[in-house]
Amino acid sequence: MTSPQLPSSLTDLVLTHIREVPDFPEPCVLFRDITPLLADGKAFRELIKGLADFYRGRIDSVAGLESRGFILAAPLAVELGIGMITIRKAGKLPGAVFGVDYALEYGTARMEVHPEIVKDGDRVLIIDDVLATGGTARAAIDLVEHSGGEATALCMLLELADLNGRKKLEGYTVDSVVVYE
Ligand SMILES: O=P(O)(O)OC[C@H]1O[C@H](OP(=O)(O)OP(=O)(O)O)[C@H](O)[C@@H]1O
Ligand SMILES: Nc1ncnc2[nH]cnc12
Repeated sequence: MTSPQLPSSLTDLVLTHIREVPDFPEPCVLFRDITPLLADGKAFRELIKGLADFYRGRIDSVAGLESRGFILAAPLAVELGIGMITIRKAGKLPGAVFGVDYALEYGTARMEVHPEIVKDGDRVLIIDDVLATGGTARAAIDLVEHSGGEATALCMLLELADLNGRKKLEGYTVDSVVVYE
C-alpha cells in the first residue's frame, strides 16, 4: 500500500516563506531559516491546519524535538486535540529520563525523554523543522520505541537530501514538506 502524500499546496506555502542565509552558522553552510514562515500568521496557521488534516485519526500523540520542532509540535497537537511528547537536549528534563547519544556532523549530542509520558502502543508522529544527517530523527525514534510507543511517521518541514538523513530512517515513513535535492 502506498502511503498518502502531503498536499503540494503545503510545499508551495513553505517554499515561499523560507529565507536562505549563506555561511550560517559557519562558512559553506546554506541555512534554511523558517522564521519568516512563523512570522506570517496566515501561512503558519495554514501549515498547521494542513498538517492536522493530513494526520488526523492516524496518530495518538506528537513528539516535538527541541527546539525548533517544539514550534511545530505544540500547535499541531492542540489542533488535533492530542498530547505533545517533549524530547529535549541533554540535561533539560527533570527527574528520571531515558537518553540516546547520537553523532552530529562534528561531535556528538544526546536527546532525552520522560519514558512514562509515552503510552504503550501509542502511534507517535515525530516532527522537526529540518532533516539533515538524520541523527536527531533517528535518536527520536529510539526514544519513542524504547518508551513503548510506535514511531508511526516522521514529519520534516525541510529535508536536505544531499545529507542522506533518510538512510538512517529506513523502514519508517518520512513525510517531508519540502525536499531540497
Ligand atoms: O538531521 P540532523 O543532522 O540531526 O540535524 C537536524 C537537526 O538540526 C537542527 O537542530 P539544532 O541541533 O540546530 O537545534 P535547534 O532546533 O535548537 O536550533 C534541526 O532543528 C534538527 O533538529
Ligand atoms: N542547512 C540548515 N538550515 C537550517 N537548519 C539546519 N539544521 C541542520 N542543517 C540546517
